[in-house]
Amino acid sequence: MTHEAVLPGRPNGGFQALRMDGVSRRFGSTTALDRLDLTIEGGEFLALLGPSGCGKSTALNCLAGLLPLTGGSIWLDDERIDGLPPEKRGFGMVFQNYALFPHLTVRKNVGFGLAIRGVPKPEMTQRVDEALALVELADQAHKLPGQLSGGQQQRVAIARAVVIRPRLVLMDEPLSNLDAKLRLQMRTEIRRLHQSLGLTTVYVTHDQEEALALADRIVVLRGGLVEQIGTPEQVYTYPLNTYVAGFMGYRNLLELPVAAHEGDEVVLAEPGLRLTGRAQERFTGTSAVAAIRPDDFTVGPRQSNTVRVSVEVAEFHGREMAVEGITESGRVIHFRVSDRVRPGEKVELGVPPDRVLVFGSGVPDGLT
Ligand SMILES: Nc1ncnc2c1ncn2[C@@H]1O[C@H](COP(=O)(O)OP(=O)(O)OP(=O)(O)O)[C@@H](O)[C@H]1O
Repeated sequence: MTHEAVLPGRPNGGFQALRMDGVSRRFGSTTALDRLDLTIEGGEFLALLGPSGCGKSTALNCLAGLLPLTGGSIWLDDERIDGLPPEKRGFGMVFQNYALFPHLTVRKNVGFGLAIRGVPKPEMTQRVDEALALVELADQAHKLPGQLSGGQQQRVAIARAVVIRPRLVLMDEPLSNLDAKLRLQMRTEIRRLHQSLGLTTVYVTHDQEEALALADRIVVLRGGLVEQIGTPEQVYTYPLNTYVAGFMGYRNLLELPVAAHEGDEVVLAEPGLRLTGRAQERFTGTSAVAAIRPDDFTVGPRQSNTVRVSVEVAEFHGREMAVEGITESGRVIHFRVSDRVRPGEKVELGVPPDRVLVFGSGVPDGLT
């Protein structure tokens, strides 16, 4: 695709901040969003991250005007917008299933938003041409969506969203129907367009890697509530609890007996395993949860930290092996090694104490 901004756009959406103020949405007895407070700065790329059912799409649909709120308000600087219909908000939307009109050509799909806004024909032709060039689909303009590949259809959807020069672009899992290679390619294109057009983007995903790669700030949601908001570095390095840690790739969430605890230093131990880590919160219990990323383990004992495992499964991942091992007490440990290891092999692992995050609370369901 071309890398230049050919659409004039409105840098930073032309606003300072979009604010969700105590936004709630209930469906019967289900609370999908519970008094969500969130500020999106003009020009920012914000990712809403969480598992299925955490309220991400509901939040996006409330912003878009596709779902009325059951509580709270939405503000674009000083203008209250939650009463406005979707077309009056000036937002572009890109959905997971593309939502293209199957009976309209690519050109008509892209021009649709301009036509309903009454943009004169010559200007419309020019803006559609620019948008199609931006996503490198000028030569496909006469085709119907059904004659395009998944990636091409998603590019039409993106062109259709940006052609109206939106104040905000809302994207709901736009890459999940694409194969792995195309997903990476389109991910880069989405970030590039965001930067070059000076867009403000809210992006919904359940994929932590996508959120980390794309966003300026990540909002981790759970059950309609915010668990943590921060830059990718903050959320990745300092998750606030085991739920966020589990989401950020701390695949080892080990609930272990506390052997010693002084200040923020905690020693957790059981047969075959001794871990010194840093308490991330105050706690007094006799057990605690150590959160460790597979890639923070090293082969060979390290300082006071040792984990002895027997290799169960080793997957080849190019430069590294992703390994699942088991301790003598039957605990599963996920780690990565650069050398080839085989099932049944005994391996001694170490991990730096500052990469062992210790939480007092339990391991959330479904995260181990
Ligand atoms: N139209 C609806 N009617 C009833 N309940 C709904 C409706 N839409 C969403 N919900 C419920 O609200 C909660 C949040 O749903 P939402 O679609 O926002 O989650 P999500 O995080 O986007 O999940 P997914 O990734 O699966 O789309 C869920 O419990 C869901 O079952």
